[in-house]
Amino acid sequence: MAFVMQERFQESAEEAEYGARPTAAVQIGAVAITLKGLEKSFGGNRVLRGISLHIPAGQFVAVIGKSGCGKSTLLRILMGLDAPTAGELAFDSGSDARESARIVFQEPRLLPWLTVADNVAVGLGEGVDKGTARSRALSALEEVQLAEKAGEWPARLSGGQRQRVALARALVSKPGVLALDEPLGALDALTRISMQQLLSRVWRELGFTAVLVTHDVSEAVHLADRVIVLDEGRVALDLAIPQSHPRRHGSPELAELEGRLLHAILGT
Ligand SMILES: Nc1ncnc2c1ncn2[C@@H]1O[C@H](COP(=O)(O)OP(=O)(O)OP(=O)(O)O)[C@@H](O)[C@H]1O
Repeated sequence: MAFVMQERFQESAEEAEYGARPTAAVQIGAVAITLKGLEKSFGGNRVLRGISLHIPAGQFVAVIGKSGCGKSTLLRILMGLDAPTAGELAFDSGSDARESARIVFQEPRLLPWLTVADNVAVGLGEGVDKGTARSRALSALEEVQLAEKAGEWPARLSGGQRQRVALARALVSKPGVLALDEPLGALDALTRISMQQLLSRVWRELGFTAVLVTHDVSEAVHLADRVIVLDEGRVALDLAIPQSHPRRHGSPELAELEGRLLHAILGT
């Protein structure tokens, strides 16, 4: 218990600095995404019913909505993990742009037999020489403030640290699009807030296009430029969040936007 507490404190102290960290080495070409009349059915179940959206390069979009409304299905289609039944999906600079998309899931999915640095290097794929892979992995770990754990085994990390490794693995290839499927969903409330700060800083520094699926409306308004509410496979609300970054948790403006989004989801 004492160990866990100490680790938490250490993490909170580090994470309190996230907003103030200098820019890291990686620079990324963000990618715009256009969806036109996107449909997806599983048998007779029409999950997405004509989604049309333009996501400009570098925008941070959050997708929220009731369980089962099609959020993960939309993300899977964006990532090319699933095919739409109808409609169009285009990335602004062609197929290379699509290949530069990466995804972070709720579970970090680290390989237990590889060190932290080697897990991050997995994100580079084949054909990168060992020295380059190592230095790029270290630079991505610096970006998530975990360079000192480079030689550690995943089993010896906290949940928040593992998720930071998963983020570094996604960032190491300099993605133009980063898709995030409930990436903070399994973390405790304090670690979650710290990770939101980290995610916000990394996005501001690296400039990729971010698409975040989350159940947490407060997380959506804290991080995103724009929040899309899905309802029964359609866009029920497309709300701009104009506040500048970094944002303060609990500000009245964000609370008001959060209320509007909750109303759109729950109809109350
Ligand atoms: N591979 C699949 N085969 C059949 N049905 C599927 C498949 N994937 C998703 N579905 C169905 O599509 C609908 C939307 O699922 P999806 O996972 O996209 O929802 P979600 O909004 O992400 O839900 P949650 O918030 O609970 O994660 C659900 O009814 C689900 O059962």
